[in-house]
Amino acid sequence: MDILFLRDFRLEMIIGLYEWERKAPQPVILDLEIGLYDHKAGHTDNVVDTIDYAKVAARIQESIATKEFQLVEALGEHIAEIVRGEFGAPWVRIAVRKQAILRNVKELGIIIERGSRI
Ligand SMILES: Nc1nc2c(c(=O)[nH]1)N=C([C@H](O)[C@@H](O)CO)CN2
Repeated sequence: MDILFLRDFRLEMIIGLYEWERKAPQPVILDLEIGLYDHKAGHTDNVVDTIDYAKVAARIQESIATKEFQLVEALGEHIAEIVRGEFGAPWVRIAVRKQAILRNVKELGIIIERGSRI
């Protein structure tokens, strides 16, 4: 299976459990891996035969503009639903990373996989 990826995709959003986290947007970094059904675009050289990763990035950005989350789990699920439901990816792996939130921890977050590798 071919896999598109977007690495270090930075968003600013309200996310977190604590009152201080809900007062202002904070950076969230995403790493996305998006499985493709086939490798047709490798032969046709045409973006209509694949998933346009620029459109995925724009859609995610747009979708979080009016949303708030408490948990990194919920943000990961939200993004998985967009990538699979709207772009038809059979499989997705998403890492959601928050930075400098806990003392002595550089990054924390979650990695989720949804769907099946084909
Ligand atoms: N499993 C999780 N645990 C915690 C989360 C989370 O999103 N998932 N979030 C927090 C706080 O918001 C954290 O970012 C600051 O400590 C705590 N635990």
